[in-house]
Amino acid sequence: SSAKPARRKWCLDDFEIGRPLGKGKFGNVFLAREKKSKFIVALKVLFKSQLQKHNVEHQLRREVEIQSHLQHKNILRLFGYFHDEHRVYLILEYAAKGELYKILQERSRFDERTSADYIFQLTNALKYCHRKSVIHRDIKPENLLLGLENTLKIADFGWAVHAPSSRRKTLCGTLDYLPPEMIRQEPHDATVDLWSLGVLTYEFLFGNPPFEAEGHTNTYKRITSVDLRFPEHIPVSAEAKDFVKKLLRRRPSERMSLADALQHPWITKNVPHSSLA
Ligand SMILES: CC(=O)NC[C@@H]1CCN(c2c(Cl)cnc3[nH]c(-c4cn(C)nc4C)nc23)C1
Repeated sequence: SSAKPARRKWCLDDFEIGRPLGKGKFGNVFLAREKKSKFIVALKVLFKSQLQKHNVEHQLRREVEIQSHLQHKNILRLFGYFHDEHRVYLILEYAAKGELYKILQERSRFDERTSADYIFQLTNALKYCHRKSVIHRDIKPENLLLGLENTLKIADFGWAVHAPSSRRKTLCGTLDYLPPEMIRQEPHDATVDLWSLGVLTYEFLFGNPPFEAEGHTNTYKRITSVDLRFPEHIPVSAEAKDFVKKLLRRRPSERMSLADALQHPWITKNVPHSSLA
């Protein structure tokens, strides 16, 4: 029949477990191989006790629901999931070149062509998400992985929702990537991802996020006043600065759209055949 193959029931015994790849928030991620097909995956193991303790079961259900329906080369695939008495297992695409934030740390910053190539790929992924009214809301280097041929993969849809939305969960971790409207807990829409795209572009080019400051209060003040400065000592083109300035606008409606970002000179000049996409 033409119906989609029924999602098969997976269990731990279907996989050979390999080395640990790293730590997610509520559990560890292991290299794994499905025994019959020999297909390599990343198996994310989450402890039910941890999920209950932090009351994030609903967030995980939403993450699985959203990520399993998104199919795009720049979005890490979620192939399926299963659970046993104590753990939940997510069967994820394996990104062969690992975590982008570690590469950024090692190299302290990326050159303009590399930055533009990653931002071009990310823009395409966000365009795909927004077309399906999914907003990611947590775009930052820690949530980006690299596949073969420097293919960028957005991972961790733990904060993704269907737009528009008003956040209820308390924010934890860095404020650096959040737009003013989310910090102020105001209703927000897909334009929050445009702001984060601007923050990420700045961090790729300069090596740290634009509104970094000591402590939440100072970061908060710099974000809400859009206190954007470009270090003189790092040679960055006028087009790159223009690209960032057009995304880091306090008023969401004034932020450059993803379609305009793809046509921006900084992208078309630095990403070969980007205009063919
Ligand atoms: C967004 C997120 O969940 N990040 C934390 C998890 C750590 C490993 N996770 C991986 C996930 Cl979820 C998928 N693929 C990966 N590939 C690697 C990796 C590859 N190399 C050479 N080194 C590493 C490390 N890691 C992963 C993600």
